[in-house]
Amino acid sequence: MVQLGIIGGGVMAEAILSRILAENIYSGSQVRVSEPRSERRQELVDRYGVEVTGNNRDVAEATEMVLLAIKPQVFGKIATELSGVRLPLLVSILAGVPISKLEAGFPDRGVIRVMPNAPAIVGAGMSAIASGSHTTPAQLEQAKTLLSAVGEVVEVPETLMDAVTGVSGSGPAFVALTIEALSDGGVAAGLPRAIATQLAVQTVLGTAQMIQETGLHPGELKDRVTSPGGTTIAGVRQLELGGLRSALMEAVLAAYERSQDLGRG
Ligand SMILES: NC(=O)C1=CN([C@@H]2O[C@H](COP(=O)(O)OP(=O)(O)OC[C@H]3O[C@@H](n4cnc5c(N)ncnc54)[C@H](OP(=O)(O)O)[C@@H]3O)[C@@H](O)[C@H]2O)C=CC1
Ligand SMILES: O=C(O)[C@@H]1CCC=N1
Repeated sequence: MVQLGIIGGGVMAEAILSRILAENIYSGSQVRVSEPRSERRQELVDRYGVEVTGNNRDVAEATEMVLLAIKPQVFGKIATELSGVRLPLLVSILAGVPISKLEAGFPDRGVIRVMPNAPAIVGAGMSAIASGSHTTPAQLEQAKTLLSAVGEVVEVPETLMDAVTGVSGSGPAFVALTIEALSDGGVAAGLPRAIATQLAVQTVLGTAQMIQETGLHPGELKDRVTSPGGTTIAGVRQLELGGLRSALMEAVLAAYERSQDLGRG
């Protein structure tokens, strides 16, 4: 019997799907994915043994939950296509689209808005979750269990969801650019690319782990690394000249504002 339905078999749907199967939250035969492209449907069958369909209404037969993983821009089309369908529980990962719009599309249904992120694919994701007005505590727990399979989960008021999108939703791209730039710097200084990337990746991973495990303030960690008159403070000076911190803050704010725009669209 199909328990989980997924509408849209793209990048983020696959990230979540791969983990929930790996964690045995559902088996392939309990999941049905709707996806317009037949080659993509076949890929999902070959990789995960899930059921697939080209008809979004087939997914509504799922008994526990339907995960909405299409682009925010096609939400209106999907809501029209599914009008009158009684979904068990709608969990939306759409950037920007507010609960009010989801509930208008699926009246009287349990609705949960989530902002996951790309590292979900390796079980190191960060998801923020907000409940709709008809969601039961059991449905919220059900969604949290699913998302716990892909990483950490935090519950936030819906008003903070666009800000969450700016930090953790879009953040993996900002961090990936940072890693690429660190590696480029290493190559500029004479390192082979593979070694430069290995150093950059492990440095970002180790620094994040250190802050997470020790609870150290990031500024305090920076102070510990900067020896007086040493190498690090010379680099920090360049970062301040280049406006790194301001650039990152503006990137988060731009993503936050874009998320707000998508919700209005
Ligand atoms: N990527 C990320 O890191 C994150 C994404 N999100 C959110 O996840 C959602 C999906 O993003 P992402 O996975 O990146 O995008 P993708 O484009 O990879 O996935 C969207 C999928 O929806 C399919 N699709 C298009 N039209 C329809 C339709 N009418 N019915 C059913 N399926 C359809 C697309 O099919 P086709 O094969 O034709 O393109 C595609 O497979 C977005 O709303 C985004 O805001 C949230 C957090 C992080
Ligand atoms: O770029 C986007 O719109 C989506 C939402 C968060 C990450 N990717």
